[in-house]
Amino acid sequence: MVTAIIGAGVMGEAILAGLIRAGRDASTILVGERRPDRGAELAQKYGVKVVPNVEAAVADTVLLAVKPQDLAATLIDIAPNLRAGQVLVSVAAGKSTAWIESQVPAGVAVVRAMPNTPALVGEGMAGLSRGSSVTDAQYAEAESLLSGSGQAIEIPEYQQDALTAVSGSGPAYVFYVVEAMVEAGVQLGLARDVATALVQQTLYGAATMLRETRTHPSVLREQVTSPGGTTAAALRKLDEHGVRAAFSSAMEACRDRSRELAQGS
Ligand SMILES: NC(=O)C1=CN([C@@H]2O[C@H](COP(=O)(O)OP(=O)(O)OC[C@H]3O[C@@H](n4cnc5c(N)ncnc54)[C@H](OP(=O)(O)O)[C@@H]3O)[C@@H](O)[C@H]2O)C=CC1
Ligand SMILES: O=C(O)[C@@H]1CCC=N1
Repeated sequence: MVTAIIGAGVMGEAILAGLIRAGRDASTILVGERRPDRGAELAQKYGVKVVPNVEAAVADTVLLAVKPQDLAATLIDIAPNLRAGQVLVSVAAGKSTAWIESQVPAGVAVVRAMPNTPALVGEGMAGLSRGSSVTDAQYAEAESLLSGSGQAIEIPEYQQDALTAVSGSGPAYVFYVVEAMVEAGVQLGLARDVATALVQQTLYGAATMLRETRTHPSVLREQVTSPGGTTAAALRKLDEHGVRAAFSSAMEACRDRSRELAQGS
């Protein structure tokens, strides 16, 4: 089975790295990338073959990791080489399986996926949705592209925009919070490298507690919050600044942008 990845930017590389980490033979992976320097970099780093998109399109499974705005042109480019029964996985935000199916030959099995960048370190989270003609075996093939780099779940396609707002874009919110905490630590007088190390390990420890204790986050938060203590003083300020409301509004904007991308650019 040959897999092609078309568009080897941040997400394309994350999925490629996951496949290699999961034990896929590099000789079974083709990369279609329009920037020759980037293609050469990945060929050297992972031992994969870099080919034009039209050649990549004949692989058994084709993963499209170009920007949503580049998807229409890419599909026009590869459609003549696609055939019924092939599996076509798109990770483009917003783009529906129905629209992709309308751009490719009938019978191509289209799967829409929304991964995230922690796939690069084997800790990704991806949501997948089947198009109109995807068998269980074809779905399993699509899932195997993402499960090598973390977890993958199947969700109804109408929930893809919400999933994008939670896990697709989610890592960016976490990194934003990390930046804010490091800056605040520096303002409080800590050296930047010390503040960074403190925040990184605190984040890692808190994420590990969430995963391993399976306890509700509000309970874990209360365990930190001594009555009349330091944490209570900090959390009161977060509430005063409307941080919860800001997350709600930010994630609604993310969902809405995903819906907009479905329509065009
Ligand atoms: N980054 C993320 O966290 C996530 C991204 N996604 C989705 O993944 C997709 C890619 O995003 P991301 O990796 O961030 O974007 P990047 O811009 O990093 O990667 C896209 C890559 O595709 C290349 N490309 C564009 N058109 C073609 C083409 N016709 N043939 C070959 N290569 C092409 C681009 O080249 P060039 O630089 O010349 O444009 C670029 O290298 C998007 O659709 C996005 O919605 C999904 C989940 C998470
Ligand atoms: O920002 C974006 O549009 C992409 C999709 C999800 C994460 N990054």
